[in-house]
Amino acid sequence: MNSIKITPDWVRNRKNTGEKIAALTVVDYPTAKILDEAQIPLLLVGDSLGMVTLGYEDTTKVSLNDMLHHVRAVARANVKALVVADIPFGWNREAEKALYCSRKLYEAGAEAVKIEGGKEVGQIVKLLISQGIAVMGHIGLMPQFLGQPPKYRKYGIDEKEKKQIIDDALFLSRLGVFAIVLEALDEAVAAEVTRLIEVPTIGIGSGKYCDGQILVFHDLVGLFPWFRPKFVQPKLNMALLIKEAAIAYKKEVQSGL
Ligand SMILES: Nc1nc(=O)c2c([nH]1)NC[C@@H]1CN(c3ccc(C(=O)N[C@@H](CCC(=O)O)C(=O)O)cc3)CN21
Ligand SMILES: CC(C)C(=O)C(=O)O
Ligand SMILES: [Mg+2]
Repeated sequence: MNSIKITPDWVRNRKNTGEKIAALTVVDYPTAKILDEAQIPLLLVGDSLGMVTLGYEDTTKVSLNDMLHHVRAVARANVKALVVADIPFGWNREAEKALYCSRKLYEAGAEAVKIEGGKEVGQIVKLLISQGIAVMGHIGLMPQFLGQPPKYRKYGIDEKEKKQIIDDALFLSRLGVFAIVLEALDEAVAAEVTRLIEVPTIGIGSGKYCDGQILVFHDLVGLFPWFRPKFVQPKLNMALLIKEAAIAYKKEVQSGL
């Protein structure tokens, strides 16, 4: 499958193939290498790194420099996967700023950017695409815009919100995004969006009917037990494995071995 470099068009062309896209977030060089060996086709340097790597309470404290630092680390791994970077808070509501930010992310090694928002980011998405930037959409729960403290909930339950989500998805896909992340959507709404739009939907906490799924890497391996959305089923308990290794090491040192 991925002996060739993955491109935004490769991702876009998964639509209606029945071949689901398994995406993960990544923040560093070794993990990028390992996930690439596992043939994960899409790696997102997500602003969730602010929480799982930098210890902020939410994603709104993440700076462009934080993002660039991690994008560079991931880029050094020279992966076959498509490397997508989140446009961080503060850079995605003015077209010129978003373009500047996207160019910086590209210089650091990103091959596409992801932006939170629907119709309200239309002009920005248009500008980015016209300038040769590949854009991934992100609707439903948008952690950058939840307010303080963030209130995490399911989206699309009431009719008005459901309609807005479907409109936003159609709107973004017509603008030319190559995929759209659906975060914390009601499963039936995510299924309907997936049926209606012409680009792949990548779900997180949005049920099984999306064209792909994305998960925060730290959640997959149980490396961030302090904040865990209900939809996460960790495959490993890395936090415990690390603790056990450290305890074993300490015992070794103390016993003079
Ligand atoms: N470690 C981590 N994993 C993530 O998936 C993640 C982050 N951090 N930080 C930023 C956002 C926030 N995310 C979230 C958080 C909660 C839900 C969610 O649906 N939570 C509940 C519903 C509300 C509740 O009852 O608490 C759920 O059903 O899981 C979804 C996405 C996804 N992102
Ligand atoms: C959860 C994914 C979609 C994300 O935006 C992130 O990790 O920042
Ligand atoms: Mg994000």
